[in-house]
Amino acid sequence: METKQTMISKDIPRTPMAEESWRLPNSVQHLAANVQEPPSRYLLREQEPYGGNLAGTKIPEAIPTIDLGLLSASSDTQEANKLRSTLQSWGFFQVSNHGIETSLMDSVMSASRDFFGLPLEEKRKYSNLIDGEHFQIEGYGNDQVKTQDQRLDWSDRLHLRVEPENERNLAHWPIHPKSFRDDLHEYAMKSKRIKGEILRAIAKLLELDEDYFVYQLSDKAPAYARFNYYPPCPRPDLVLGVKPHSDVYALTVLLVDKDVGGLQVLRDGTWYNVTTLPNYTLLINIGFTMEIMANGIFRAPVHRVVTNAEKERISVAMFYGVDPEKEVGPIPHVLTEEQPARYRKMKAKDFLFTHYDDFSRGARIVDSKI
Ligand SMILES: O=C(O)CCC(=O)C(=O)O
Ligand SMILES: [Fe+2]
Repeated sequence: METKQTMISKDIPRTPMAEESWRLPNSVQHLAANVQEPPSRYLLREQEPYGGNLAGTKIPEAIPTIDLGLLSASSDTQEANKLRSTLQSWGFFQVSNHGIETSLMDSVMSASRDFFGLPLEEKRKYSNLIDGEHFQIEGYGNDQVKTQDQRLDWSDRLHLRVEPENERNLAHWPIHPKSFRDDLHEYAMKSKRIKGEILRAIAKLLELDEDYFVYQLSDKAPAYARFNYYPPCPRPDLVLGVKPHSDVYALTVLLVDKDVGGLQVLRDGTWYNVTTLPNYTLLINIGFTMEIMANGIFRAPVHRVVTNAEKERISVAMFYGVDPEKEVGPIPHVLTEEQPARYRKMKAKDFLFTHYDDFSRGARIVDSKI
């Protein structure tokens, strides 16, 4: 049997000029159009943590839907209880009555589709590699490739900072299709309102001041939009679109494709398929930053995306974080003698750095604490 090393080395050009070319990932979309078999760098390895059951298990119940109008009405405890129980079980919930019109979700999705449909040279104008080699967080491309044996995800993405608004770097914002910037701006404004409502509801569940998290996530707090593009993959049984992870920021608002599934959530060691619905759906989940602040009372769900042999898939995630200079740690108010701090404090930016490093290695998925 071939070893991991020999399998990998077949794909790597050996000329001295190209010695470091493994650092430069492909556009998976364009790779997909040109290969019959995914290169070995994309294949799941044996013994990979949380690597099994790519087909997933049918989810035994619908992901709960929370009515945002009811949730923010102070007299309603039913939606708040639903929120508490879903944050302690699936970790994902859908929202209804959220104020984003179907037509806007439609426009954001089709602007994303149009962007990924542009020729590669056009998309590379927004590349996340400066001078074609130095990785930066914003732009079009893939994850940073840190090591030669890093397993790569079968997806491309466009990652844009949307907040604080005055720190947007429009050079990364596509000018084609023409509606892209306006659609994203409008969507970001409305998504921000959803974020506010959910943060208030979570604060109330933790018996904090209603605006506690809104305050933590204001001013210099970053928000990123991440457009994920998953091309059809000839080996959905061996390749993941996004490896298992929990989101790192405090809160995620995820707009998912209505036709193509792929998102799976891990619960008690089983991967469940999140079912697609006939309409666009907004899914919400918390990330590590919130898990830490809540001292683990609410957990950031571990999820991954599987690929599809026939269809492309798109999702748009909005990630809401805290000011990178702020310390993130369990909120003193939620600590008790029985529930002492389970996480230590760390500057948000140091935590992010550690997290991305672990993510690229496919490590730190569930159990370790910062
Ligand atoms: O594509 C999806 O459904 C999920 C994407 C995701 O998990 C992410 O961007 O963090
Ligand atoms: Fe995610």
